[in-house]
Amino acid sequence: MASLDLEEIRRTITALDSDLLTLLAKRKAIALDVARSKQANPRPVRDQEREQALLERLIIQGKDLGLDAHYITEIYHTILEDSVRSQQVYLQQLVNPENSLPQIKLAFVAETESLFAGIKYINRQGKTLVQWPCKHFQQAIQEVEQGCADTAILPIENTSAGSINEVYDLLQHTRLSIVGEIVVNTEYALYANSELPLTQMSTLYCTPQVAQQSSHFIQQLDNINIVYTLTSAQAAEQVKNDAHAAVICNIEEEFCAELVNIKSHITNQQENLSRFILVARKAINVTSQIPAKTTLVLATGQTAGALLNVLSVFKKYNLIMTKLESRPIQGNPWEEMFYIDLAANLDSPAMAQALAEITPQTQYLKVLGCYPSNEVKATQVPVAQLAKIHHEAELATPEPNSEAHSISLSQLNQEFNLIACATISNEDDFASQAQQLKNAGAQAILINQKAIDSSLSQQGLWQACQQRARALNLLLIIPVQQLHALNHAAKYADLLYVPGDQMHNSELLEQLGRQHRPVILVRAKTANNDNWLSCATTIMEQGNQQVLLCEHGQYQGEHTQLNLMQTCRLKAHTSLPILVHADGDITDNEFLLFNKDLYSLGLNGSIIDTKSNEPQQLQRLGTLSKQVNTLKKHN
Ligand SMILES: O=C(O)C(=O)C[C@]1(C(=O)O)C=C[C@@H](O)C=C1
Repeated sequence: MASLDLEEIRRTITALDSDLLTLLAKRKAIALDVARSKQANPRPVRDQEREQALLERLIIQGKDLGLDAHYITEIYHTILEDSVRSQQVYLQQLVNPENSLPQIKLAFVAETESLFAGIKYINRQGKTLVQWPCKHFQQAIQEVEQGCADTAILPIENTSAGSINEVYDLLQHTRLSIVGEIVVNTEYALYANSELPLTQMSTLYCTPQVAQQSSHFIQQLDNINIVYTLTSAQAAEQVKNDAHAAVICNIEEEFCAELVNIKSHITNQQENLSRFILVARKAINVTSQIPAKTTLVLATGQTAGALLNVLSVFKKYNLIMTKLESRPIQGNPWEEMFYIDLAANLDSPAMAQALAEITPQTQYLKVLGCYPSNEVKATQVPVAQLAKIHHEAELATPEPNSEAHSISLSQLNQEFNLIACATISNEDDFASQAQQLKNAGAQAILINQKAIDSSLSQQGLWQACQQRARALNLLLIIPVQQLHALNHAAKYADLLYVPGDQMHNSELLEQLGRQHRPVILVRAKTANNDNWLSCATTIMEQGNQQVLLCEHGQYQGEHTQLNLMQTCRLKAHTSLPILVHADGDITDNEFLLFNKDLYSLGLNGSIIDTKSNEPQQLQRLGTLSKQVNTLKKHN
């Protein structure tokens, strides 16, 4: 038996950790060789096919070593992001040799969020930061314009507070160019000098920016005197001398360590993201090997369709607009200046052509800058591919007497497209529907179970369905309503389906988080995006990262409706796959329109209810399936 001496075990862990670090450093150095090779034979830094293959291989290898797929994926997302960012910095340095100074004097408004974002940005560049605190945004810009500082960092938008208008207005008049961007996730918490029940709190100190991003929490507080301070440090100072006072501030502030945390997670949005831009005197070049953004500011005349004409030029050249903001033109009431971010390099032929075409259509046009995009989107292994890996691992170790395991599932499709819903009460129901649904184009089948025939146990029925589904190369999805049925359902299902009325069942969600099966989590009809995402987090916090969200509509009076805006906002806030399930209330036309809009945003699949086993229903499924596939191909 291995030694149980804690000190000895810890020494082994310490040695292993240091080996891991050595290996990580070696990997990072080799990533720079990759960058050099890509410099010699130019090709994009990012290769997502390579990343997906790498993740799949590691997941398979990890399985043999007893390591969880989610664990491996999380770790490698971090490693790959670092590898991509290091390569980007290296290649950017080559195209901007004049920016080789080892330190950057950074102007920032003396509130902590800008400084924290600035530190992160400069660290990523591998440079040292010299702080240049300023009183306001205009001063930060002036300090750079006059050459006292090299670069200024300015907040431009936040997921709950929206755009920072003052910064947009200043951009109109400055000679500086945007040279970079960074997005940071800021978490705020409530602190006091000692334990303080919320009911005994009388004064709350914080900066106006923090208050704006935590407004939902603050609104719930009764009889509180709110005092705004210029900085969070000043707010914390006040709290030290007042036993009934509290402060809301960024959890990364050093002074938090001396205070008592009263309440965490109090921002309006679960992911409280702020985007900052960096401005400098000289515009930079961006290598074509990395994703770039270009920001324009323009004014069109007040004629019908003027903005639309400009936007249609972007569409013509396939230029993706990531942001559109409008601000009044100073001195010209009710006329607007438009700020547009495009996911494109200023030097690309498409941008050059688009700029040439919009110039005559605008009264004013200025390029504010072209800079590397902050985003390094994590490569996901498609859920169906994970299910395949899982099955193949099962095939390698067959259970005795389990015929299902002798069936190969290697033909499985890589991505979900269409899931059909079969209404069954026995195996024969399933067998006949599964074949027809498969013929109609379904890739997966969701059991909608009526009372089952007494000849079979619940488990027996699921097992039979599993065998039938595998024979047809269909994924099997089993709904889970009750906690006690979960383990059996997980044994036979390829995916588990949590109906909307169970979305808030936290005990069930926690158990699902400990399963190794992908979970389709349906939106409860009364739930908003935040409620829904927090339930998905409950599952993921337990380790299971394979969560798919399924839009099933929301109550609108007595009826259920699909809400396109809500789903679009959700898509912008989560990288989880999103499916849409047509509810009984929703017509096929509504469903198709919804799918059409969402496929362009990257919808991951659709579930269609067949309602019954009638031939005309199956025919309907076939038609819908073809229409959905056509929509998907065209986007
Ligand atoms: O193999 C490459 O092309 C690399 O750039 C290396 C690497 C990695 O770190 O493994 C990093 C980025 C690519 O997207 C794929 C893989």
